[in-house]
Amino acid sequence: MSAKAWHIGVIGGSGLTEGVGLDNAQQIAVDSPFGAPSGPVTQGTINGVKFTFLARHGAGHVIPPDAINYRANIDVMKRCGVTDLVSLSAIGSLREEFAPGHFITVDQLIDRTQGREGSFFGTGMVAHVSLADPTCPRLRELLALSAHQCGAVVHPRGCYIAIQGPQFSTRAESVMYRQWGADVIGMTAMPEARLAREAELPYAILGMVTDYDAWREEEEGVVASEVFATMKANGDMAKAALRHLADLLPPERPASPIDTVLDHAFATAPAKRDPHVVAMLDAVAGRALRNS
Ligand SMILES: CSC[C@H]1O[C@H](OP(=O)(O)O)[C@H](O)[C@@H]1O
Ligand SMILES: Nc1ncnc2[nH]cnc12
Repeated sequence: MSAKAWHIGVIGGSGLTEGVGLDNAQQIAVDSPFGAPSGPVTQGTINGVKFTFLARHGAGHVIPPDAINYRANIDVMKRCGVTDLVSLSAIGSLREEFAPGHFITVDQLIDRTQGREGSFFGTGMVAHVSLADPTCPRLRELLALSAHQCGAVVHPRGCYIAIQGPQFSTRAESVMYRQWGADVIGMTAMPEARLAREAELPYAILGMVTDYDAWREEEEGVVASEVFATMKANGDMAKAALRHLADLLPPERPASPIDTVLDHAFATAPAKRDPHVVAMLDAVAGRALRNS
């Protein structure tokens, strides 16, 4: 496959609903067959690199984690021509060494969410992609380097457990998640990461530690207003890391194995595919469907 230009999608989480400061920014409403995304996207450039931004919880943070239309959000990113997707997320820490104010580029995920639409595929068009490594190492390393060079304390790896929310965890859950091997906790990376993989989008999470969750007995539980205050204090660093990412990208984007994961994923025989389902997959899977 020949190299193409980078187009970085950014899904901004808590405390980052107002964008990341793109040059020549333009707001565009993009429709999706999967329903309404969290809002219009903002497109612009940084250092000549194209960026598309979407506020995960909508303008003014009106959509809770369990009501986000993750499918529409990822579909819209794909429809815009995004090649690589960055999630900016507020996260709780399950480890002493990941202190509030620190950043982490997550590599692994555990899914404890329930009842969220977790796949673009289904009856009439079945597909199975590997999620063994749910985040993209190349994008993760670039993001970690970028945040580090901007002066952030960055942990290059960690396992994120996605809980259903909207309540924060009990102390017993928090202790159990530590025993499971989770390092940080949030409410949104799943099914976002699953869907990004199905859409052949390399995905990486730049998490900003906002609190110590509930496992430390000497501390009060999590207070949302404190999470937002920490985010406010660190939001500029996240934006700086994104801007600097544009400087670190090589001029051409080498192909990633994630660009073509659907080539080996389809289970349904071509003659048995439901044309209505296939039509909805035009952006997410059009490339692979045309070749299969
Ligand atoms: C305001 S704290 C809880 C909220 O923050 C995180 O959101 P995001 O991942 O979009 O930054 C967490 O997942 C919860 O949705
Ligand atoms: N402790 C926590 N649990 C879940 N989501 C979070 N987002 C920020 N802090 C969090």
